[in-house]
Amino acid sequence: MTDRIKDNTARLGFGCPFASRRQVLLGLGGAGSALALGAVPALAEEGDGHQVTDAPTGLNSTSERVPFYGKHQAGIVTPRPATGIMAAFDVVARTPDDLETMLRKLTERIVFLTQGGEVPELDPKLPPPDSGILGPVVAPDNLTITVGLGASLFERREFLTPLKPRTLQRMTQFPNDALDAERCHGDLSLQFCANLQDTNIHALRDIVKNLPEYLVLRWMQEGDVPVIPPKPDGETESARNFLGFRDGSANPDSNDRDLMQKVVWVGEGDDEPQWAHGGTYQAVRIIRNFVERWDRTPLKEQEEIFGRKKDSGAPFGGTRESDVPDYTRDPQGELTPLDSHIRLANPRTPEADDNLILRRPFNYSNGVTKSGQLDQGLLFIAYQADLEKGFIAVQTKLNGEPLEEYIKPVGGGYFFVLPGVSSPDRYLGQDLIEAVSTADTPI
Ligand SMILES: C=CC1=C(C)c2cc3[nH]c(cc4nc(cc5[nH]c(cc1n2)c(C)c5CCC(=O)O)C(CCC(=O)O)=C4C)c(C)c3C=C
Ligand SMILES: [Fe+2]
Repeated sequence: MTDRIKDNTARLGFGCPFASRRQVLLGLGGAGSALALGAVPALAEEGDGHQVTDAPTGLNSTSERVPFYGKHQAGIVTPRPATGIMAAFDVVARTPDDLETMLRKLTERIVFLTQGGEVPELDPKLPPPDSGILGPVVAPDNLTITVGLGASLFERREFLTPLKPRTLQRMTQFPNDALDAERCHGDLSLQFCANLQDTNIHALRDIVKNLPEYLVLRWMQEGDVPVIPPKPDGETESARNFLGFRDGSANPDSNDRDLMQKVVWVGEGDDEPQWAHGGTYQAVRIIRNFVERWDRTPLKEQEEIFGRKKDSGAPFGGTRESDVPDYTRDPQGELTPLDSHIRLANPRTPEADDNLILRRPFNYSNGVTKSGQLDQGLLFIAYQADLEKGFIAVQTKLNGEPLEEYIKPVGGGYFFVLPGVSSPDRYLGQDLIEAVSTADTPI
C-alpha cells in the first residue's frame, strides 16, 4: 500500500461505513469506494484485462476507473478517452538504485492518480500536498498514465545499454519533416489520457511536483478527440481529425487479444530481452496540418489524397466506414489512387500484415503561429511490437505522398512502453532493474 493511500486510510478510518457526499458524487463512496477507503486497487481480470465499465468513455462521469495492475500498461488497448497529453522528460537518475527509486515513486503516484482518493491534509504552514485542481478528492476520471523509455536512457547509462529493446532508436528525420529539437526525443515518456483535460494536467503537475530530483520536463503536447458513442444499431464511427476525415477506421481491433499480441505486444516469439515482454514500442509524432490550405482544396482532391469519402469515411466503392477496400480488383488505382494515404500506408498485401500498427492519436490546437496561421494538427501516437516493421516501415511507404503538401511533422520521439505491473508489491520497470545485475549473462 502506498504511503499516500495509508494516509487516506488513516484520515477516513478504515472500514468506516459512511462515505462523504462528495465521495458518493464522485463514485468513490459505498461499495465502489475500496480505494478511497484505503484498500488495494482492483486487479485487472486475467492479468492483462484493462476493460473499463460498459458506459461510453468520456461522457460526463469522473468516476470511471481503468485498472492499473495487469500484464500490460493501460492506455494502449484500453478505450481512448476524450483528452490526452504526451509529455517527454530527461531523467536525472544515473545509478540503478536511483532509477529504482524513481520508478517506485512514479508507480506510487500513478496508482494514486489513476485510482483516485482523498488528498491528505497537511499543516497549512507547509505547501499543500496537491495542486488542488481537482479539489480535495482526486477522481479517477478514466485516467491512464503510460510510461515509456527512450533510447537515450539506455545509451547514456552503461549498465542499461545491453538491455535496450532491439528496435528502440532515436527518431531520425524523414524527408518531409521539419523537426524542432525542443519538441523531440526524451529519456522517458508519459502519455496521460482522461475524460477531462484538467485531470491530465493535474496528474502531470503531481508527477512534476513529486519527482523533481529525477525528472525534468522536456516537451509536452496536449490533444483531444470527440468520443462518439455507438449508434443504436451498434455500429461505431471514428472521430474526425482536423482535416475533417474519420481517423481510425482501419485500425486493428484493440479488443482482439490474439491480434494485439501479434501487432502490439512484445512477447515470447520476439527477439527481445525477457524484461521487455508485455511492453510495446510507442511512436509519437507532432504533425502540423496546414488547415487554411486544406480548407481551400476541392473535396474530390481531399478524398483522393486519403482514398476515402469525407462524409461517411467509407473507402471508394464502399458505403460504410467499416467496408474493406479490395485493391486486387483495382490494380491500376482507377478507384483508389495508388498514391492515396490509405493505399500507401496499407496496400493490403499478405506482406503488409507485418507492418500493422495500432494508432491512438489526438487532435491538437496550439493557437496561432507567428505568421498568423492556425497552429493545428495531429498528435499521432502508434503502438507496435517492432518499431522498424511498424511505424518506420509505414512512414517510409508514406514518404512523398500527396498529403505531404498539407502536413509537416515538427516533433515527437520513439519510446519503449514498459510492461505492466502484475501486483501491488511490484513497480514499473522492476524486471529491467533486476536484469541490470545479471546483464552480463545472456538475455
Ligand atoms: C506512419 C504512419 C502514419 C502517419 C504518420 C499518419 C499520419 C496521418 N494520417 C492521417 C489521416 C488518416 N490516416 C488514415 C489511415 C491510416 N493512416 C496510417 C498511418 C499513418 N498515418 C495507417 C496505417 C492507416 C490505415 C490504412 C488502412 O489500413 O487502410 C485515414 C483513413 C481512416 C483510417 O483508417 O484511420 C485518415 C483519414 C493524418 C491527417 C495524418 C497526419 C497528419
Ligand atoms: Fe494516417
